[in-house]
Amino acid sequence: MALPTALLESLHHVPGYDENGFIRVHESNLNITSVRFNKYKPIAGEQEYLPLKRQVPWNEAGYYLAERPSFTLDPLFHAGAYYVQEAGSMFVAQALQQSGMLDKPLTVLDLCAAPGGKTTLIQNMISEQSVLVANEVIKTRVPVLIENLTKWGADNTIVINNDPSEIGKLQGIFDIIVVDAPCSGSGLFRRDKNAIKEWSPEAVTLCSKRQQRILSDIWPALKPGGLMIYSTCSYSREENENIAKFLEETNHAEILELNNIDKTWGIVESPVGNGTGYRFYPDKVDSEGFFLCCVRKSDTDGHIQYLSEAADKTDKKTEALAKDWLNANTDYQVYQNKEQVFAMPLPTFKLFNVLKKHLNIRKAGFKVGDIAHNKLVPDHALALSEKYTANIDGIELNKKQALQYLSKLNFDFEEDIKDGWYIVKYRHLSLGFVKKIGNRFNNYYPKDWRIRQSID
Ligand SMILES: C[S@@+](CC[C@H](N)C(=O)[O-])C[C@H]1O[C@@H](n2cnc3c(N)ncnc32)[C@H](O)[C@@H]1O
Repeated sequence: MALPTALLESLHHVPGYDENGFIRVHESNLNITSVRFNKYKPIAGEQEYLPLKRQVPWNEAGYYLAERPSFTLDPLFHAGAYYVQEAGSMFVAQALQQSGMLDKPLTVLDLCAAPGGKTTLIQNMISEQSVLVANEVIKTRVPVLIENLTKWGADNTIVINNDPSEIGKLQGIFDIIVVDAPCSGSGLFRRDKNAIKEWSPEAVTLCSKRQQRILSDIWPALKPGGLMIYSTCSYSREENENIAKFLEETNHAEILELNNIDKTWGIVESPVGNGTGYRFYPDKVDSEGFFLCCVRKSDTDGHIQYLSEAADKTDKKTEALAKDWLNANTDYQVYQNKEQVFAMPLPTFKLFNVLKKHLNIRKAGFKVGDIAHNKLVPDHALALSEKYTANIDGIELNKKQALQYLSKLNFDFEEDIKDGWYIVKYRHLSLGFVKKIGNRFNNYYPKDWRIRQSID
């Protein structure tokens, strides 16, 4: 399908745009696949596990693959060992690394988070004492965000479902806000021909206005001196450099420049104000289209301190039940909501107590389980929170058994073991719970997440 003429014409004076190269690369239908590994779930023998081709130069956890395997039929994909992500999106890592803020405990907001690509990246980069709030305004997109964060084992995250204007009422609360804005999507044209059909100059104008509104709404929530990382998968100036200019003009934001961006990487530097925007064109770099820029909020804007609010007390009996399941060498706080029991690191718990008075919380930390008849029935999220599961017995499965488990089928297991709960694993990474009763295993894999395609 031909690229829209109106788009090509609009890009003529945009830095780095080369019409012939741009058209040629879109005609090539080249399929580039890249993944980013989860540092908390290292794969034994990672190098030979996936067909790795080379490292993504701007993110050491990212790799290009020589071919696209069936991720659905890889148990470690379901275990949260890696996330399939465009290489350009992984550039967020450079912005975070160069912020000079990562060694401090931070409060970070990922404002437009679903399905969770940037959230999982940020979670791997901030310290364990930091808290990451992942927001998705569209209700139907929240479950996939929760699913991906649960698999990632992200215990220091809080998922919310709010309009940016509601979050913006919490003034000066976040050290870093990432806005991966909804956009006209031209950066996806090579991969997704439908995106071409949906594109129009009017859509660009509409998106640009929406981006300005989102940023104006959320700006008050950024701390003085805080960092905003803004990105889109559009090539249009109206959604990129013009938006950075808008922030500079309306909020006196300082547009930043990143250091040591190697010229051989092929990323185009586009001057904006006193800073730089970073453009990814698929004819210059192995990625789909992407734009990113960083802005800093002036340090003199008033500062509002959020005091930690009184937390609800968790029942002592519930705490004791949870303790039986959770690794004693980990610091955590237990939270109870009716029969449901959650755990999370202390800083996450403190922020949760502030946010729950103002926002629509969909997940905080991870669910340990449900209380039923004075016992705790463990939740799938506990199995995937590897850091906490040292006290729970594990069973190592082979690939066939692992895929049967993930499809919610019965699987054959020859060894004689005592009755009770087990975490089933593949290559030492957790897949979920089973309960052995007599000569059968009850499979507790979540029904909605099961593999639906044939595994033979
Ligand atoms: C580019 S996608 C985000 C992709 C995600 N950051 C990732 O890396 O996986 C943009 C997101 O913004 C959300 N969105 C749409 N309208 C919005 C609005 N008015 N305010 C905030 N977010 C919005 C969309 O639902 C979508 O999930």
